Amino acid sequence: MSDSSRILARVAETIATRRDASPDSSYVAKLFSKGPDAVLKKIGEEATEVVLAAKDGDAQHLLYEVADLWFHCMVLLEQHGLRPEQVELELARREGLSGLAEKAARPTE
Ligand SMILES: N=c1c2ncn([C@@H]3O[C@H](COP(=O)(O)OP(=O)(O)OP(=O)(O)O)[C@@H](O)[C@H]3O)c2ncn1[C@@H]1O[C@H](COP(=O)(O)O)[C@@H](O)[C@H]1O
Repeated sequence: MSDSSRILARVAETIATRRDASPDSSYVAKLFSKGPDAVLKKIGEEATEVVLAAKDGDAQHLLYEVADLWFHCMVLLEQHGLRPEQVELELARREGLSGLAEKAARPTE
């Protein structure tokens, strides 16, 4: 089995280095060459595929589609100069804070 430690950080580094590669040799470069909306379109497609995989009940298929979605979200982060570690920090900030309590503490609109 390949080393999965810090995999999000390592894939993000690869995405950053591939960004300006030739679209003929790199999926990441090909996606960036299509412009910013292409990444958003892929995220919409991949999110739909996650929903369909969850409905079909095949756990392996669901894992596969979630990996596709996470990967494309990391391409989006790179597009905006952000890193998966920053998402991890946000999750860490929320750790232990009940979503129900957080919602109740929001200022009323
Ligand atoms: N993790 C991934 C990864 N996950 C999914 N994909 C690609 O995402 C695409 C999604 O598949 P779909 O069937 O939804 O779409 P498609 O029809 O193939 O593609 P579109 O033309 O619709 O965009 C496929 O081409 C997958 O191969 C990925 N491509 C690259 N990576 C990582 O990015 C690195 C750099 O890849 P390259 O830029 O290709 O060198 C790789 O070493 C990997 O670590």
